[in-house]
Amino acid sequence: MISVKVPASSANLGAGFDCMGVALKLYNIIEVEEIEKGLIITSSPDDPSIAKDENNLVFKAMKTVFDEVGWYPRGLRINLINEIPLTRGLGSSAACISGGIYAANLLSGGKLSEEEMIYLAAKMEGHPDNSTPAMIGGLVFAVLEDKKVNYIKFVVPARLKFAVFIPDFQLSTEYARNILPKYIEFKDAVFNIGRATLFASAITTGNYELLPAATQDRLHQPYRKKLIPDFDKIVNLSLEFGAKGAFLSGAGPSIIALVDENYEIFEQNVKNALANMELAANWDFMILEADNSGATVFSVQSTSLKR
Ligand SMILES: Nc1ncnc2c1ncn2[C@@H]1O[C@H](COP(=O)(O)OP(=O)(O)OP(=O)(O)O)[C@@H](O)[C@H]1O
Ligand SMILES: N[C@@H](CCO)C(=O)O
Repeated sequence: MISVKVPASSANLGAGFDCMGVALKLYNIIEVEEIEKGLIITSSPDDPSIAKDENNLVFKAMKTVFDEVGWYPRGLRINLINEIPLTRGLGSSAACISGGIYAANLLSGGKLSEEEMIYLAAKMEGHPDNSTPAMIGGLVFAVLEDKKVNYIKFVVPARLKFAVFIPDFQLSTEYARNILPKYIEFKDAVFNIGRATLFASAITTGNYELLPAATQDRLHQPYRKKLIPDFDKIVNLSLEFGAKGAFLSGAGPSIIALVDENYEIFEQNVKNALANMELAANWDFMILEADNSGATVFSVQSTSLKR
């Protein structure tokens, strides 16, 4: 049995639509084992959207590796332990894809390089900003090309915290992508290019005072916030209590706020505000650090199957 731990991820980070994302210390565990025959899939907590047959996303990701390397298990047991909430903009699907590819590569003899695994995952997900940090950790600047992903990984210091607001409703990435306009005004494109560039520079040089300006966006949030009734309330209270920017986590509906070292005061203020504004019942709130490792194997038990 091979056990792989894979982190959640938050993509876009404001202006960096489809090209920036960070891994977070919230994990799924994927356990895989070759068996005599068949496909056995279990998951906890279970969810009606998690398929238990060849439509399962982790299995589909694993099969892309088996097809790539030309090796197939006789049978496969997959057990999923899910901490990452589904359909909340925290990279649940990307964790399945990157974790499944990572686990399948281990099971099939490690023939794929990290670069090949990063590309396979981004191609399957359709954009690299969740799957790449899920695979390698850190805060990643990434572009999906024809045959590879061009990326830079930045190791995030522990002083930068990520306040995560998770609502009690789902918003699928597919739907949240379909509502975006096909065309935008030139000035809005220029607006985002500037903020994304400023974000990359501010985060890598530690100039966090620039982050509130650098996390503004005109490409996706103006359209998606209409689907999240409390979006402005959450963003405004975060900024009021000193967050260095607050924005949609990926395609939403979760919201992320960047917090510097005074996070305990921030955390207490936010908890009080959520209660006073009667939002606490509908919004889970936690403060996470960035994960800088990505998908990792944390146990390998020899299989009973003799080849
Ligand atoms: N932990 C999981 N185990 C198995 N399948 C999953 C899991 N998470 C997601 N999936 C599959 O991926 C599909 C899309 O999942 P989900 O809606 O969570 O992803 P998303 O909307 O693309 O991204 P995010 O999770 O970041 O919101 C689900 O319908 C489900 O089939
Ligand atoms: N860049 C993607 C991230 C999805 O998590 C989007 O915003 O649709």
